[in-house]
Amino acid sequence: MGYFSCNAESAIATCDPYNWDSYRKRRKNENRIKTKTKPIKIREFSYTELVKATDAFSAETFLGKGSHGIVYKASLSQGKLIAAVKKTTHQINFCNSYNTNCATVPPADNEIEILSRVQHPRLVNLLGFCVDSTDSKLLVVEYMPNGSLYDLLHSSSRPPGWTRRVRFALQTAKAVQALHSSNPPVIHRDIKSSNVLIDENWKARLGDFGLALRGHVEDVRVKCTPPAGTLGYLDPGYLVPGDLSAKSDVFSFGILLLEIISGRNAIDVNYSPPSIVDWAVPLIKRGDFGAIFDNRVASMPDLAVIRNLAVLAARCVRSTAEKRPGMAEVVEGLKIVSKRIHAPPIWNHFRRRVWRVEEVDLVGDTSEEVVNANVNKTVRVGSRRNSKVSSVSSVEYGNETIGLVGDRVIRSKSIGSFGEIKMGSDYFKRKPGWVAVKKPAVKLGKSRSMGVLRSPRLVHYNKRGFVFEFGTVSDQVDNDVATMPKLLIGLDEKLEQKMQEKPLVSN
Ligand SMILES: Nc1ncnc2c1ncn2[C@@H]1O[C@H](COP(=O)(O)OP(=O)(O)OP(=O)(O)O)[C@@H](O)[C@H]1O
Repeated sequence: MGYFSCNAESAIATCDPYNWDSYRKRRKNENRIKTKTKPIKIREFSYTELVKATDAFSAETFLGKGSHGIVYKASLSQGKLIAAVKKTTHQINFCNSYNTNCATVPPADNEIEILSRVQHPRLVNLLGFCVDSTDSKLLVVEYMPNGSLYDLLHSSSRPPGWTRRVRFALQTAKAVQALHSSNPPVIHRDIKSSNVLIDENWKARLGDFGLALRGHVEDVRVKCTPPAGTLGYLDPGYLVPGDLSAKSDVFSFGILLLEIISGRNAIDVNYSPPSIVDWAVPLIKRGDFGAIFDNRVASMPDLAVIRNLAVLAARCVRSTAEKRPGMAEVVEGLKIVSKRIHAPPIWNHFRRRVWRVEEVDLVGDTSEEVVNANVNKTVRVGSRRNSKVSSVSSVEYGNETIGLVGDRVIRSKSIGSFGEIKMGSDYFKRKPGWVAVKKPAVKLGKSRSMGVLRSPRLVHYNKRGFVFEFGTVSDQVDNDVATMPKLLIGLDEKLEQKMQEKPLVSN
């Protein structure tokens, strides 16, 4: 990045967050226009074409088996089109639109009916279908070469990092939102990690519409189709057909989000309790977010990311459907998290103030006091250009001034070891249990304003012995920036206290 190799002043100019944002948005829009595909024309394939394309449904082309059928890889149009062919083996009960008697409809017919009307870049779209000699239909859908999210989370030797996980969650949420906002709406009814497939660009796509229902909740078809879904993801309030609403998908999405966060299965007997909701929600209510985060990923995201993801997931799995957020709100919440996780490191801390205010909406249940604390907080720091680290002596938190800047904060000039940063002892007196721990050097860059710094990480051991990292001074070195983590840690400490006083999630 430009700012690593230039001096601090010019670094500010190049990395202006607003320009950075608009630049990114412009690039994104340009790419979107470039990659915007025409609507897919659904084709009817002949059975012989599919037999040839799948080597007569050979073991070599076998992709996987689900509860309703088998999936094969097909090479069509002289190898120009790689697709997945789904052969269904089971029937599903659906209600007929014209009378209230339930009829068995093959999931393929249901998928064709829905996917021929709904197309979206975040869905595994329908390319065509085929009717075999027994009059059953085979589905031809977009091929997803990178497996399923389930495989990535549970069977991969290198589970995805937080940036990728948040991206997958947001992409899936957008897919569900697109379904819910189509007219008439589509309720997927089977959102789960094995139905989230990863495309060639490593983007998540929602697939498997075998159980999906298209129609308004008052429509006969929706109202009388028996409940269905996958155990562990199924909304506990969806017991009779009339209970179905888009909020049932929100529940399943919440389970998926907990699975993404924790890396554990929706139902797992190795945990107590085995249900992911019963296990995670009490921990989230206690503010023990770290206990549910997948510890196979080496570095933890920052506290706000952890908290927002966990609270959002907990809100989605509330037992009362009306209290769950809509998918549009979930998408917005994940966008905030995604922005934060994607921002260039230096801006994470500048943007934090803005985001904190945005987060309030996301958290929803946060008490008014915490909201005020967020809004009222002010930072008094010298200008980046003029002030030296040592000249910044205090920061304000509401009416209160907290934490003196460390006795010695070292500004790096070149690669090397700078010993340890000592934080003002006053600060540490504020809460017993806070300790400074030496961590290995963190390499930031070679420029004047960045460098290699050996710093203490600030960690907090909670009652269960979990080490929660609240910030690291080594994230930034320059004058005013170096004071920020301390301020933020102070805020997080206060927020954590507040959250423990008043649980964020209540059913
Ligand atoms: N479009 C696709 N591209 C590549 N692989 C696919 C595609 N669709 C499905 N698969 C693979 O085939 C397997 C079976 O998929 P399918 O959707 O039939 O079942 P499932 O989602 O695993 O389980 P269930 O039927 O219980 O929902 C999946 O595990 C997936 O890896």
